[in-house]
Amino acid sequence: MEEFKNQLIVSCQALEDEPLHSSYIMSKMALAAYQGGAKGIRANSVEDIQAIRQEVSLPIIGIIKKDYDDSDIYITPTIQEVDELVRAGVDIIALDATNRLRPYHITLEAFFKQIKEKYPQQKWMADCSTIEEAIYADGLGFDFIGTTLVGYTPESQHLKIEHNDFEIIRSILARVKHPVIAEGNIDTPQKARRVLELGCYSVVVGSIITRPQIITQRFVKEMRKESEKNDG
Ligand SMILES: CC(=O)N[C@H](C=O)[C@@H](O)[C@H](O)[C@H](O)COP(=O)(O)O
Repeated sequence: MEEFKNQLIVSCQALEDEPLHSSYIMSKMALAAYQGGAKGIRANSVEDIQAIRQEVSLPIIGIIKKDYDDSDIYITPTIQEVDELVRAGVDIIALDATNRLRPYHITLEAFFKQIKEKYPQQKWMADCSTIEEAIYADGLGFDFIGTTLVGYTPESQHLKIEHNDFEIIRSILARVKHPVIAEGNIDTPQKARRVLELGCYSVVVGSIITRPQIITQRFVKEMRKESEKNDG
């Protein structure tokens, strides 16, 4: 996995309710990322992963987002999604590593033991939302610790990744032994560079590269401040 070190990984994802939902479009997003110099792709679903493989030969962090009735966990929640990703052949499988119960009331510890025993060669990334979760996932033996879910769980709702010069990332880096991948709201080149400087292994950037509706929204929001000023 040395290929990832200090490099940009672009997340190419569009869910069913998004305008770019299409494996073909995601494969072209991946090609664009490759042409721009990205050294890895993060992708959701077997269909997208297969389409992306046709376009680029970059390493892939694979996930399957799926909702279950009895759990708030939706990033690679059960063994079924892990089986599918292993069959699809991704370099790293990322999964929710928050302290919430998984579907069928399985704990992270039990789940991780199960998947590691079943697939001892596979590399795993922990999508965490707090420092405590990162430390826990590190102890369980995840290969990469990610900040993917910072701000997206009840425990982390108040946290912003860049707050106080990436305090949460600095705390995680000081406490874990596995490489840390900065992911989630890293939305400028300067932030991506800063987290590398702090010691992150690599950076996953998504929406600000691959979700045009979000990019548009940011322009509109900023410009609205000016029109409101003039109106006021
Ligand atoms: C919270 C969640 O479900 N995050 C997802 C995880 O795979 C993706 O929707 C994000 O785009 C990805 O993590 C990259 O983050 P950002 O788009 O902020 O650069």
